[in-house]
Amino acid sequence: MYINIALPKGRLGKKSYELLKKIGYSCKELEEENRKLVFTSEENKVRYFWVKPSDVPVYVEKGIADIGVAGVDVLLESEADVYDMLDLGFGKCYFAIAAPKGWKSTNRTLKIATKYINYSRKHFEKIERKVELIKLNGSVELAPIVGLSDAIVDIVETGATLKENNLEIVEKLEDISARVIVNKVNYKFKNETIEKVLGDMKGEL
Ligand SMILES: Nc1ncnc2c1ncn2[C@@H]1O[C@H](COP(=O)(O)OP(=O)(O)OP(=O)(O)O)[C@@H](O)[C@H]1O
Ligand SMILES: O=P(O)(O)OC[C@H]1O[C@H](OP(=O)(O)OP(=O)(O)O)[C@H](O)[C@@H]1O
Repeated sequence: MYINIALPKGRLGKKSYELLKKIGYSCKELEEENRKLVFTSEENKVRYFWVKPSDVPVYVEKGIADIGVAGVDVLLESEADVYDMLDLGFGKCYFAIAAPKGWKSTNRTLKIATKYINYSRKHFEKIERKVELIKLNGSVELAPIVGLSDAIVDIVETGATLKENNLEIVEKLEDISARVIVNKVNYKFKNETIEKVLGDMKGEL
């Protein structure tokens, strides 16, 4: 029986694959530089999907992938109905509200630019703060600099991007790291195989 694994392109993909390779799920064709998106190893009974990080929860929730790797930011934003089974301990960063240095909050409706609309909406509803959310897809720090927004909700790792753009953290929010997520139905039907992968990954952390 094959195990289907959705790996995120970008920061987390390579590290995730190296871990899986260590526990016996190597896949030669995935290691070659190419534009392919599906990689199969007959020998190790594994199929990898090379996925945009924000799409990993979709492939796992719909059961196309048994297992996936996604950051907590992506899980919180996607609200995917999956099992969050293992913290991989890398990809560490955190959500924060940030604004231009010296910015002072006011009672008027704040304009908040972010990639993470669902996450941000839930946060401000929780603290009963009225905001206007502006969806961006990247380089979010630009928004308050050019007057598109008052502040942002974005990921912070080292703080370098904020610092270089004269922004500062107003409030630190959830911690983020890479997580192994599992399809709820497939977890039942492929329990032994999935549990072995999770156990072996955990053993390597
Ligand atoms: N400095 C960082 N910036 C963004 N993501 C980070 C950072 N550090 C760790 N991560 C983690 O890496 C994951 C993937 O980030 P990456 O930059 O590779 O893709 P992305 O551009 O955010 O994905 P997408 O193209 O789907 O928007 C993030 O979801 C987050 O969990
Ligand atoms: O605290 P730092 O170490 O500066 O890292 C945080 C920055 O890294 C990410 O940007 P990325 O380079 O992924 O580009 P993006 O803004 O298009 O997502 C994130 O969106 C922040 O901008």
